[in-house]
Amino acid sequence: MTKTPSRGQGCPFTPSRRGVLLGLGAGGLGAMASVVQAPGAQAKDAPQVNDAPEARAETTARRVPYLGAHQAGITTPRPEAGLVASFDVVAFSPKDVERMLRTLSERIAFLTQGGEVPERDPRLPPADSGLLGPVVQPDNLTITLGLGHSFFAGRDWLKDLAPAKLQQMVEFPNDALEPALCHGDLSLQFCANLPDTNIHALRDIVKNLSDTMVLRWMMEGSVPPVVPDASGETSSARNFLGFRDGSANPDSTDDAAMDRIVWTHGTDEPAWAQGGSYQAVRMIRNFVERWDRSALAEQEAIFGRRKVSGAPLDGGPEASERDVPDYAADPEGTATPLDCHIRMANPRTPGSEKHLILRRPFNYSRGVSPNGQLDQGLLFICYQADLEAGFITVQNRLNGEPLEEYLKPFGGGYFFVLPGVSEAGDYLGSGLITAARRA
Ligand SMILES: C=CC1=C(C)c2cc3[nH]c(cc4nc(cc5[nH]c(cc1n2)c(C)c5CCC(=O)O)C(CCC(=O)O)=C4C)c(C)c3C=C
Ligand SMILES: [Fe+2]
Repeated sequence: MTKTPSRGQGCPFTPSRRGVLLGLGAGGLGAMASVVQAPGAQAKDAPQVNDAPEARAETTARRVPYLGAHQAGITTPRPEAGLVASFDVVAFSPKDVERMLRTLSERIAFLTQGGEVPERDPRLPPADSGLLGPVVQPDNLTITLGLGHSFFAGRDWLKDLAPAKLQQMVEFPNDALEPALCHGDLSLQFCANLPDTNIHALRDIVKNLSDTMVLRWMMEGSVPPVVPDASGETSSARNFLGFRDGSANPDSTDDAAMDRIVWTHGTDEPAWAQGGSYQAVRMIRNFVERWDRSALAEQEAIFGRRKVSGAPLDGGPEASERDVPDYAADPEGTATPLDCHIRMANPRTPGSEKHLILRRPFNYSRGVSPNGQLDQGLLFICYQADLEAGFITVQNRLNGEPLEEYLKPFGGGYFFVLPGVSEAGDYLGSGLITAARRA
């Protein structure tokens, strides 16, 4: 007697059962899908629920060079997925710190350039988490390494070599900093096409450096891709307040501008630090429910730009986000309010170019706050040659801006991004370690 499988026992759609249901013999199965379909059944080639979303080989193979005078991930175009992680470092001697930096550099080189995962004796844990399969694709990954004030302060042999402007982040008037989400000895910024590429890289580093680096906090974010317009021009991506973010950012392809604005230079910095950059990270919550209930005119007056086009408020109907506001022609703030975000951040007066910064933010969304509100905002990241002239001055100018009613910064820190690795075999921070050994 043939037993009919009850619900949950056996699979009711194995090929033989399907064939029987459709009244076809075993030989008729090949033609089945294209000829007859059971009600609710799908064509053989139709996408299935468990088909993986399709990746584009050309995109996952994209590689950002690891070697260079500066680390990647600063002037590099932002891909969709970002992650910043901060660590406490438990290596204290020059020898242990050098070992940590060498291992970290090796992992960063491998993860960003890609390659085959080595096979190991199956009695051992695998060499890799396997999240990306047996061949790690670069997927545009960059990993940018920075050191915090506490890293230098916690090691006597490094105290005289600390970058001149590096300091611990202090609370600004509108901040509500959560200690567990602030500061750290070492920061890693991961940026890639896919969030899984960042997670894979973070897991690799956490595993391979578990003896020296302890995770302190992390935050993930994203940038929405933008469809180019008919002429091939792309506009800036929107943040979670619905405004284009990045319109007035300095041109990151202009090397001379980047040398002035982003890369450390000058005699007040130690020689080993030339070519690095100061990184300011801020986790800033947006009160999106309140924002979504505020008038469009108020939103635009708060930022000083049009919501749809991103154009400055003093432009005509055809103005675009690339137009530059003329504050000298509007001294009373009739068109562009004196207290709007862009005018306070950059008053465009003689001398204000000394305070330019390169912004590289990601939107974040991390669920629901304890009082039932959306926990969304900006993982604000910016780079500058001088932390005081850059982020700290701009943030002090922004203190008390009307936008504060919709914002609450709650975490982050300041880090010094090490200069790049120029030749294979060298490692990130080698200049610092050599200088420390010479001193
Ligand atoms: C201290 C630096 C800054 C913080 C923190 C900051 C937070 C923040 N910004 C937006 C949205 C926008 N910012 C825009 C411009 C802009 N912002 C800063 C600095 C900080 N922003 C600068 C220097 C500028 C450029 C000013 C200029 O030169 O004109 C804009 C306008 C478009 C653009 O240029 O990007 C938007 C929109 C949010 C939502 C936010 C915190 C959550
Ligand atoms: Fe801003």
